[in-house]
Amino acid sequence: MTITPPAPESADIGVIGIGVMGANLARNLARHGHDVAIVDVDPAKCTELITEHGDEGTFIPAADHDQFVQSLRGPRVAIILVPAGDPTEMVIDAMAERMDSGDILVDGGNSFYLDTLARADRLAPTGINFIDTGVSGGAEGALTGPSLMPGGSTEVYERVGPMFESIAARVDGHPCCTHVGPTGSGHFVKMVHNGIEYADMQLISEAYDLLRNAVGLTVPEIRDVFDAWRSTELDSFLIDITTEVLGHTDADTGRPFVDVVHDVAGSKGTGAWSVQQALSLGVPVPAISAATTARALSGAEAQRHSVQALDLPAPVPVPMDDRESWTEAIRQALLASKICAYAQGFHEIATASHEQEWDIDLAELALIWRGGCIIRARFLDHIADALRDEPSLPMLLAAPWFTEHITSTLPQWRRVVALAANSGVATPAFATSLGYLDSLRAGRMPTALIQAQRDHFGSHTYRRTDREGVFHTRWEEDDRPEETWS
Ligand SMILES: NC(=O)C1=CN([C@@H]2O[C@H](COP(=O)(O)OP(=O)(O)OC[C@H]3O[C@@H](n4cnc5c(N)ncnc54)[C@H](OP(=O)(O)O)[C@@H]3O)[C@@H](O)[C@H]2O)C=CC1
Ligand SMILES: O=C(CO)[C@H](O)[C@H](O)COP(=O)(O)O
Repeated sequence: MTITPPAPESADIGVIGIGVMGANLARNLARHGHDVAIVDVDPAKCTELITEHGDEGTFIPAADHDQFVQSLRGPRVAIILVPAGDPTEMVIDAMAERMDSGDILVDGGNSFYLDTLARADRLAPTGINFIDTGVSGGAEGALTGPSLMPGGSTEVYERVGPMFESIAARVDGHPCCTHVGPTGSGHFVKMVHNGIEYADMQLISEAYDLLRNAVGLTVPEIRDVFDAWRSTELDSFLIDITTEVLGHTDADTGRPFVDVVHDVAGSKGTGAWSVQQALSLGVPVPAISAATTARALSGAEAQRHSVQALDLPAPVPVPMDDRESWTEAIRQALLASKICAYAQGFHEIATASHEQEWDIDLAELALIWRGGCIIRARFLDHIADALRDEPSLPMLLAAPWFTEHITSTLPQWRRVVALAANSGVATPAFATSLGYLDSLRAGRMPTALIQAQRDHFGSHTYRRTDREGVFHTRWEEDDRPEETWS
């Protein structure tokens, strides 16, 4: 099918990039009665979409960016869903040449929020409203209802919000879409959403590894364990799909599918950005960091092979006298670690919101993550409740539901981390989450010693516990006199 030039000003909204997300989001918009212009570098993707799904609504294909922009009714609204980085940059440049003042250009991809801020500045003189919108839910979410995280001015949200809310997922009648804050905040929040996603996926993978290689369950038995966990506080999309993956047998080999998948994990950047931004903000996100590092470690194949070749002492397997009790212990460790990961993500967003003056409603964020997105989970209701009760809650773990669950799971959590160490199963996210809790609860951290070391080698100074001021000890002198620097 060749694309004939579309009628001018015939579409309500346009989608640029008809790949996994763009095709499904365009269908979702069309299913909700919006006339949707579509364009892709490969026009065949547009014709294919119409051949297969043209009966779902009105699609207006364009052969190029000129036709696409002309087909949009003014003031125009277009959503970019192409890979972050250069492709997004190229599309923005192409749209900036063709759109007019007052039009709205939405970047729905996983762009880095500092790029978004720079792009908004660049477009400001044109009068084109450039806004960012985190979109989560993968292919299925984009089609049946994603979680949408738009950033931008209130005036622009008033124009696009109703359309976005019409296609978003709904939980208890609440649309999984909210105006997050000014431009940049949408992509920041989506970045941290993905950081939490990395941590949750890593924690689930560690639970699977322990069940298999420490407890000794088979893959079908582990599938049944995950299936049972769906009716506990762990109930979530990621537990659902894990159950499905573990229940899948490879057609070619008859082996569990998980055993034929190469173990180098991919990543497109959002996890690493979450960690980098958290560190820049001075926010500890050890579970997100451990998860991102685990993916990098999986890709360090030469290093992995060289260590595998060493004749290292074997771990001492722990006798598995009571598999049921260990399985329950691992469930509790997973819940506790997951709570820590979410606490870290919310801490990062709260800090950025404060520093950038974004005024993000964290409770609302928890509500819009209950449906549509990859981290949708039953326990987000508890996060929303906690943040509604106390919007400036400094630490999620201090809210009653979370304190109660951390307290009740702690003994088994410690047992599981010890099991992992003794059986040689790597559980970096479980272990670092427990370390996070123990560091937070410690009345005094060993960082006092680090301060003393810093002062010793670099005169970096220290503060004292017993009086105000900034001090330095003259370590090179025998009697170590102390100076007061301020
Ligand atoms: N996949 C997912 O689960 C999710 C992805 N995202 C984000 O959404 C964005 C899109 O992802 P996804 O749909 O998976 O990516 P895909 O690669 O599946 O789709 C991108 C599409 O955009 C096309 N494209 C590239 N450059 C242009 C251009 N200049 N003009 C028009 N079309 C262009 C690509 O064509 P070609 O292939 O020929 O280059 C491709 O068809 C990314 O930023 C991604 O990070 C967000 C949430 C979930
Ligand atoms: O945004 C998403 C889900 O929310 C995308 O699926 C994202 O691409 C996943 O990240 P990565 O490819 O780095 O695992």
